[in-house]
Amino acid sequence: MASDLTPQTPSSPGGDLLVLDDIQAGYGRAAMVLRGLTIRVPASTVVCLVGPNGAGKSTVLKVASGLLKPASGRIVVDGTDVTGQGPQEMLTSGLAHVLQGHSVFREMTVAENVLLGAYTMRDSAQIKERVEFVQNLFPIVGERWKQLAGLLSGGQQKQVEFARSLMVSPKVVLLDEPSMGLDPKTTTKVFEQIVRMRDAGVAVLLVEQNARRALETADIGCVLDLGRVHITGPARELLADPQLSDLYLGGRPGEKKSAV
Ligand SMILES: Nc1ncnc2c1ncn2[C@@H]1O[C@H](COP(=O)(O)OP(=O)(O)OP(=O)(O)O)[C@@H](O)[C@H]1O
Repeated sequence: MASDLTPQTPSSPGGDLLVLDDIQAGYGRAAMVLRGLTIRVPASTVVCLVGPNGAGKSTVLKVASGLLKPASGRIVVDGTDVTGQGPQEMLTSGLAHVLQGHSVFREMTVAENVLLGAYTMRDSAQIKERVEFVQNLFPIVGERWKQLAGLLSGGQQKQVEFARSLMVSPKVVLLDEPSMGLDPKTTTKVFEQIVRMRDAGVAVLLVEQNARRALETADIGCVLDLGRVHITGPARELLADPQLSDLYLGGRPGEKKSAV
């Protein structure tokens, strides 16, 4: 299968902003969800995790952001071992997690929502500089700055969430199902914003139900199965691989399934 794709191997040369190395993690006494998982997120890259429901994609993000401590394995951010850190420390280390679903506070203004992302920052000049950065990256955030966030469309609210996550100048943003609940046109726009984030120098680790769409946007794809990275490679190559397409992406576009 996918002979032109490289199997995941631990430890690689520098340039990776996030490395999850040989992670075992699970919930309570239940069997481990992640069983020796290794993922690398290089700088200026969108890495997308795909895989069946329950494969552990969201669990990977929870481990990376410190919401779930791994039973074993290492988490390395830009060369520094941060294994065992909690969510607050992980944020300080450069990992920002945009959770699944909508986390905008509808009764607060766009400004208040975005500035929540700066609650650990004390330097007002730095906050001002970050506000300018996110308003530049997501113009709608600046245009609707003083309005209630609940008045924005779903895609605009997602940009507010992205902007909030970028206030602390993260090295890697962890995005869990950013297209959830959005129509296809809005989803396209949200994926365009993800590319803008990458082009602005933020690496992205993305989990998406809409695997084909996400791989069209991502630079690198990782297929999770049975708690490990089953295969990884350039996202375009994963998309073009017929077997992977049939197994994980619902078949190839425009192709009829043959009778079995
Ligand atoms: N808080 C939790 N407590 C106990 N088990 C959990 C918890 N969260 C997830 N799990 C279990 O961990 C496994 C992996 O879940 P996870 O949400 O990471 O998968 P996923 O690949 O993101 O799934 P989906 O594509 O359906 O969102 C599942 O079996 C799930 O039931």
